[in-house]
Amino acid sequence: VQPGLWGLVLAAAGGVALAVWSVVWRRRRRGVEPGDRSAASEVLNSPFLPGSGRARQERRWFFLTLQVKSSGQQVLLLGLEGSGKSSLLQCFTAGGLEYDVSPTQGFSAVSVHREEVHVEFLEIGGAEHLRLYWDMYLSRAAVLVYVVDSSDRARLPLARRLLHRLLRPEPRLPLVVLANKQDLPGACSVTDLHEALSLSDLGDQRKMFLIGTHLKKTGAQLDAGLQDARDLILQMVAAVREDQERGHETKACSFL
Ligand SMILES: Nc1nc2c(ncn2[C@@H]2O[C@H](COP(=O)(O)OP(=O)(O)OP(=O)(O)O)[C@@H](O)[C@H]2O)c(=O)[nH]1
Ligand SMILES: [Mg+2]
Repeated sequence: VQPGLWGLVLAAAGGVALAVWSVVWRRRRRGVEPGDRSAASEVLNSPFLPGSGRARQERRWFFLTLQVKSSGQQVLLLGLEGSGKSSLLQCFTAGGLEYDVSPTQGFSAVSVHREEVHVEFLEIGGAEHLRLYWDMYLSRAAVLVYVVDSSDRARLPLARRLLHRLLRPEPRLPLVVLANKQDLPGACSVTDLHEALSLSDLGDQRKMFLIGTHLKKTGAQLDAGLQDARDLILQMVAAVREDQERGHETKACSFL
């Protein structure tokens, strides 16, 4: 796939604290419209997010505004911090790792247009204080991409627990598990990771794929494994969309 076929909008990255803070206060004074994604982005990337009381409520509300007006099909990227979500997003959209990523402080969103499909990749940071927001986006997601650092064996049980808890209320949500960092010494093989994450216990109604990936800093060309992963995700999104359209048609027919 030529990178030229991809349109992308990088909608969130970092944020200069003081500037963001002043924007937050300006918006607080004038009020923020539901669905104002730029506001949510600015706030969530602010390192000034306090963790309790009213401020926490407001933070939750800002997260919620993100849900209201998002268009296209959403692919949710989750996984523990440092597993490689932002790096993968960069590779999927820019075709390679062109710049260093820093830990995601809130969320980061990238829109991809390909042929008729408009897909929005949404990563929520994996740090502990951000994990409580993960499930807020599940019902909106067409596909969940769960990224695991295969070399971080000590935290595989935690990655498994979080994944299982997350998917309990979503028995049909399609899942792609990316066993990332396969290049690192001591990385868990894809087969062992299947076992360690108890993927066979995640329900037989679910479309599920497990793919080994590793990211290289060199070259603008997307690695074949990553290309396969990206194409698979887009195909799954297209399939979900077709199902939804068929569902709408069936509903429309039943009214006739
Ligand atoms: N060796 C190796 N390093 C990787 C790979 N993928 C990502 N990394 C590195 O892992 C580190 C963390 O990557 P991120 O993409 O920031 O991880 P993240 O999941 O987005 O982390 P949070 O935003 O904190 O949730 C970075 O230094 C990446 O360069 C990989 O396949 N192999
Ligand atoms: Mg990140």
